[in-house]
Amino acid sequence: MATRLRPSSKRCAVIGGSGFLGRHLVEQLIARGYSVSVFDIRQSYELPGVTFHLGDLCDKQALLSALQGVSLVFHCASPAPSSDDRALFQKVNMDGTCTVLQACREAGVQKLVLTSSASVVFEGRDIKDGKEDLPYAKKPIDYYTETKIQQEKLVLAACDKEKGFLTVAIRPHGIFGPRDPQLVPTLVDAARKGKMKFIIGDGSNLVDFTFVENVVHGHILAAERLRPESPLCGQAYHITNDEPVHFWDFMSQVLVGLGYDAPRYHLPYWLVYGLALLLWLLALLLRPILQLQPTFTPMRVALAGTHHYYNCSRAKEDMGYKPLVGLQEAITRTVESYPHLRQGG
Ligand SMILES: NC(=O)C1=CN([C@@H]2O[C@H](COP(=O)(O)OP(=O)(O)OC[C@H]3O[C@@H](n4cnc5c(N)ncnc54)[C@H](O)[C@@H]3O)[C@@H](O)[C@H]2O)C=CC1
Ligand SMILES: CC(C)CCC[C@@H](C)[C@H]1CC[C@H]2C3=C(CC[C@]12C)[C@@]1(C)CCC(=O)C[C@@H]1CC3
Repeated sequence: MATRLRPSSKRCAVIGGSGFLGRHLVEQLIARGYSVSVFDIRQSYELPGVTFHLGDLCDKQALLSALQGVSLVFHCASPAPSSDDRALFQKVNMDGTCTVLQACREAGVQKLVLTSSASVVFEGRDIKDGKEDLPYAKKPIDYYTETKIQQEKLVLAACDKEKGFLTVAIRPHGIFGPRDPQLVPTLVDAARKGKMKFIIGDGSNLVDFTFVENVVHGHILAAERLRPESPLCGQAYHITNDEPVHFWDFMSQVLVGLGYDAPRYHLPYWLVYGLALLLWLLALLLRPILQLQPTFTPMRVALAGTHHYYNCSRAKEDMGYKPLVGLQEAITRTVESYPHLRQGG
């Protein structure tokens, strides 16, 4: 029979630790004296104190060997939202999360912190100062959101004080910062193709963008405050910068900071949304013969043209959360971290 190592409270695993958020989380955990096992399908860096375990989170045996002696697990792996691959999202975010839960229980893990998303309540309509008690989206806009909802439900329902297995979900929104492979690169790619001349809607919509270091801070606070007697057990928490910003001001600041023109001309929201929907359908029909990846997906257009900002007072009250880096400093540091994406660079 395989022997089970005694879990140590400073030994943790980060599933998805090779990704954008995962790597920032790993770096901060190491700085705080944790020893870290990264479990991911790829290895993207090396760091003293970090052990890499390559594998798919749908494979329980592979997970079990990475979780030996681990008391705390962060689950921040997901296929990229832009992949639009329903089967993959279901396999990784839903079936894979069931496997993660099973492996955690079998390995004697005591705490699981899931990276969920504030989008689990977003249906493409305005959300202003949304609290955690908003219902899950009944008609999620994309497969990513659909499976993030199921994933969060699974993880929160697994919280079991009697069995000594505690879970909590962090719901960040619009994570950005150095090394982000999504927001800034997509924006710059669109600008280089001449697609960032237009503002979708009247430009007055307020949105949360959250600096990656604040998201990491929220995760570590949640892990450290998650105890049987704490209110965190089985709960979800919004983690934001607590400074909603006009979506198009944020985009313009990043673009101008990198030497591109800010968008200037307005287009009606419903026109662009309708076109994005048509394009998405066309891409779906042509998929067997042609791989189309439209820049303006219905989800992106909805995010760009509606209010969606969230209240994070539950995290402030229950875990003492406060953003560590303000929005302006965060934008400056992010822009400076992408010299290769500058205009002409
Ligand atoms: N980027 C954002 O704005 C937001 C992200 N989130 C959530 O944060 C988490 C991290 O996102 P990012 O760091 O932005 O994404 P990312 O794509 O940079 O990182 C995800 C990591 O998961 C790994 N992964 C994917 N499938 C896997 C599998 N089957 N087995 C093992 N590892 C696998 C990838 O290799 C990658 O390293 C995700 O759960 C995402 O849903 C939530 C809100 C906003
Ligand atoms: C082409 C432009 C209209 C938009 C370019 C920027 C976008 C790529 C990003 C703006 C808001 C971002 C966002 C996400 C991904 C990148 C953006 C669409 C998420 C969907 C990532 C995963 C989540 O859980 C929610 C995020 C909301 C904001």
